[in-house]
This record gives sequence, C-alpha cells and structure tokens, in this order.
Amino acid sequence: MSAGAAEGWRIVIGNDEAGVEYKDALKAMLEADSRVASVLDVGVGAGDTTAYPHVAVDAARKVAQGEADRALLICGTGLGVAIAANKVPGIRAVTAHDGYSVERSVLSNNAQVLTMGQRVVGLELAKKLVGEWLGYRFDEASASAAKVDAICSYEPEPTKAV
Ligand SMILES: O=C(CO)[C@H](O)COP(=O)(O)O
Repeated sequence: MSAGAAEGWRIVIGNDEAGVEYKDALKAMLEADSRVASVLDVGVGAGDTTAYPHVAVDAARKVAQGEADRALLICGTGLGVAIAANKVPGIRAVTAHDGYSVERSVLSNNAQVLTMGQRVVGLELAKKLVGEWLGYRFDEASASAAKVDAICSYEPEPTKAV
C-alpha cells in the first residue's frame, strides 16, 4: 500500500458482463466515501463482452505499478477475476463474501485485491463488506507480516535476457 487510508484510498474497479450492476453500485458507493481519494473504472460497461481475465489483469497491473492502492473486481463468482489478477507479480487477490474473510484478507494476507461474485452475494452485503474493507489496513509490524513475506518469496524470478 502506498497512499492508503491517511490520504484516501486510490481504488481501481473492474468487472465482466456478469458484474456490471454491482460494479456500478459499488463504484457509486466508493465515490461517495470520504475515505476514497479516487476510483478508476477499467470497465466493462453494459454490452461489453470482454472476458474477465483481461479486465482483472489490467486492474491488477495498475495496483502492481503503484497507480492504485487496491482493486475491487466483480464477475459472476468472483473466482475468475481473482485467479487472473493473481497472475500479476506482486498481487494478492482474494474472493471474499463474508466479513471475517474480508478482514483477514487485509490483516493476515495484505491482499490488495478483493473480488466478489454478483451471482453469489447480495448487493447490500457486498456494499457492507466493501465499506468494512476500506477500514482495514495491514500492520507491517504484525505477526502476519513474515508470512506475507514468505508468500512473496515464491514469486517467480524475472526472466533474464540471454
Ligand atoms: O464468474 C465468472 C468467472 O469466474 C464469469 O463472470 C463467468 O464466466 P463463465 O462461466 O466462464 O461465463
């Protein structure tokens, strides 16, 4: 996390065609939240059939490159966008539809990407969970930090030019 809660979260939000309704609703909610500095929508809009991996990787790269602090991704289940986002080096993306998992995704895993499924969770619960998500901040001094470092130690080595 770079800016984060003190200066306001910079959030990138994205979805596939199965997540348009929730993306629109959650985006509006985030834009109205004083804890949020900016919301960058990487799509897709209604009628756009771009497959979820492309949107998820686009959003995750913005987090990995420091253009955003966190990403919120919506597809039918939340699963495909998480799998795709996790292909981006340095990204920890999780699907969570309950409060405890959302909390631990930040406090245990320092996940920068939260994903949800429009076909899985009710909209009001999704809004509640996203609101709670904004309130959590990873503690680098916590006992979880070494475990997150251990995850990071398994990142693939960059390919060397020959
Ligand atoms: O949920 C999805 C991927 O995890 C996506 O919204 C739908 O994918 P599909 O079942 O392959 O169409």
